Amino acid sequence: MYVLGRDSDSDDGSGSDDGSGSDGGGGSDDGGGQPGSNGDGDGVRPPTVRLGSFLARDGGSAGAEVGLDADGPHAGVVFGKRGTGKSYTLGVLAEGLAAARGVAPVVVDPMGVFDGLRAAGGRVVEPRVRPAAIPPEAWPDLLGLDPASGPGSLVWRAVADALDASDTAAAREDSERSGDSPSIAALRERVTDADAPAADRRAAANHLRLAASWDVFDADASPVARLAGDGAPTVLDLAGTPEAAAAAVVRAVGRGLYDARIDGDLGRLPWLLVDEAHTFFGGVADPALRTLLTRGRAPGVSLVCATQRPGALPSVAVSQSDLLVAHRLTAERDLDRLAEAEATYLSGDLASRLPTETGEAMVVDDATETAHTVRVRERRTPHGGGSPRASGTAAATDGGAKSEDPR
Ligand SMILES: Nc1ncnc2c1ncn2[C@@H]1O[C@H](COP(=O)(O)OP(=O)(O)OP(=O)(O)O)[C@@H](O)[C@H]1O
Repeated sequence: MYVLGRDSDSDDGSGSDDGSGSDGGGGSDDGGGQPGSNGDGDGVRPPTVRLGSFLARDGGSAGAEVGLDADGPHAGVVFGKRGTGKSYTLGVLAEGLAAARGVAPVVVDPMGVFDGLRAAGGRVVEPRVRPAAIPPEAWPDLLGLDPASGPGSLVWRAVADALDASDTAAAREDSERSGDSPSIAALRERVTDADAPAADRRAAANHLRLAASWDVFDADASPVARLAGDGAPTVLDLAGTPEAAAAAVVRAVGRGLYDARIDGDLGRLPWLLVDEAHTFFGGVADPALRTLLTRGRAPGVSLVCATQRPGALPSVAVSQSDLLVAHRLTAERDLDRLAEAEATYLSGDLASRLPTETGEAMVVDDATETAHTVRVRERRTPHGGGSPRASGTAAATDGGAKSEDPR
């Protein structure tokens, strides 16, 4: 097996381009059953996620198997137009990571398409995070308030004061309460009792009431590290969750996984897989995602961002990624973002090199500084995505009246 993201002097790398005529001989399957995860010469193979197979240059035949290194942390992007297989590919990664030792996939699922991962031992949760996970200065933006406005600054101050108070309480009791978080109700009380104009207090309280209605904040929520504690895939079901609330969850989870690794509270290497990632950059989740992109690998946190709008991602998402998976793209702005990677490894007209079939992708591997065309393997667990087709409905298959034009 050819292993993306792993230096060619590691055990599995065949080093071939496009896989034609190469089999590499690694043969590992998603890392399942491979003991250990260090690959440092103790005789065990490092965990590998099977991604698919090379698409040979003749366009039809399948080449050697291709995997992704799961022994070390990575940053990756998965690009593609709607319906080209991005979520499916993310699911393939999650399945593989679920079977690999020493890692834990956490999937951000804004469209509710990953619940099939239950069949891989996964759990689907409606995430709850502590209000304290969002720093005071981010609250006005989270609530749609101008930080310079009366209500915006009031909320900012209320959160800062509440965090100070809980820090003081924790210090006084010298207990394990440093994770204490104010509840949204407590924050509302603070703004209601504040020494501020009545209109500002009312507006701030109303916005906090709205945040409470999102049902994502809970002062007693479990520490984020628990999501990745046992290695089973965790799917954060954000379908139907308002964008701001989903962003708060992504910020809290992204930062929480990072901090847990820094603090030594998480033994496994977490992988945060973010679908529809363009919706999380530029807002409340942005700083946490950028931290993972630029500094996540040092403590061992991986981030993979999938999007149909690469042009809406910041350049740093591409420049910091060591793995780029590109399904079909056509919009110029999106191809431009891809061209930032092209400068290093690819030559010629990028658009013409992108595969056209669903499930096929061009993969740019930073570790070996090569680009390959790959057919992503089929999922073992059900995939919930795909555009609904009228022809696939019961009404179309039961010989119903609409099979012919009645006129
Ligand atoms: N590697 C693959 N092997 C087999 N079928 C695939 C593969 N990739 C995608 N498909 C099929 O294509 C459909 C669309 O894929 P997917 O839902 O991943 O698209 P998407 O790019 O995420 O689209 P959207 O942007 O609408 O979410 C899937 O439901 C599946 O049937």
